Amino acid sequence: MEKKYCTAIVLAAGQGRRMGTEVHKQYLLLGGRPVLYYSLHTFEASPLIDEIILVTGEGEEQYCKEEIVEKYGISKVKAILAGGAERYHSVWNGLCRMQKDGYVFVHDGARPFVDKDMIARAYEAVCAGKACVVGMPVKDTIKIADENGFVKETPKREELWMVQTPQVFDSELLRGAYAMLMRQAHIEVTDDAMVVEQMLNHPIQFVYGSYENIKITTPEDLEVAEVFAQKYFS
Ligand SMILES: Nc1ccn([C@@H]2O[C@H](COP(=O)(O)OP(=O)(O)OP(=O)(O)O)[C@@H](O)[C@H]2O)c(=O)n1
Ligand SMILES: C[C@](O)(CO)[C@H](O)COP(=O)(O)O
Repeated sequence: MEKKYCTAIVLAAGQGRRMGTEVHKQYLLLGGRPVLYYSLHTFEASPLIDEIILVTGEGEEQYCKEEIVEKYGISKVKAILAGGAERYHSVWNGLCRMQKDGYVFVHDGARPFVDKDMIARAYEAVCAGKACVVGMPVKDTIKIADENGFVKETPKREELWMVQTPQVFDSELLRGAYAMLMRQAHIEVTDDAMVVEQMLNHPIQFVYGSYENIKITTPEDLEVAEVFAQKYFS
């Protein structure tokens, strides 16, 4: 089967409010390199990825170009552009900048430990069904709370997954779903799969990610990530 053109949209336009550092979390250093460096490096090294679009905060484009993309030789980055107020705005900006259709890997720049094997698993799944998300089965028991902070329900753990990125789609399918979303007045989505679920009801396959593919969200995540980063260079 002929290989499809693959674009990675790497998102780095967030404000990192839950991290609360002056420097946005995607630029904090891990093992001496910016958090954002790691996923860019992995997409660069993957033979499946043809092009990277980097979506940053407004005014951060030059910093990313000089201090990350050029400094570390990430040559597949073909565009660096500003994102928007919410994650879905940033994804939409990236989708509108794509040069060529094929498959699109949407990835959080705040998830440094995506690896080449999960990229390959996701590629295989998207070839088969046009839509997949990387994730892992939950390890804890998850409960649903009511509005008063009491336990309402305990869903079956075997059915629960923590959803990660990359989330990978046929690019025309994802752009179509996002175009529908952007026409709506009230939007509440936290990942790309939700857009495809809600707008198109298209089936989305789970693909195993890894328990190391964490999103750096709050300060203790950085401490854990520091340990993983040491392995990365060993
Ligand atoms: N308007 C936004 C919001 C988020 N992101 C990116 O989406 C990913 C996941 O978002 P999250 O962890 O929520 O990052 P922040 O929005 O930065 O964090 P917070 O919600 O704590 O402010 C991150 O790589 C972030 O940079 C983005 O590109 N544009
Ligand atoms: C896309 C995501 O990383 C999947 O877990 C997550 O939904 C991003 O959500 P956030 O609200 O931006 O942290």
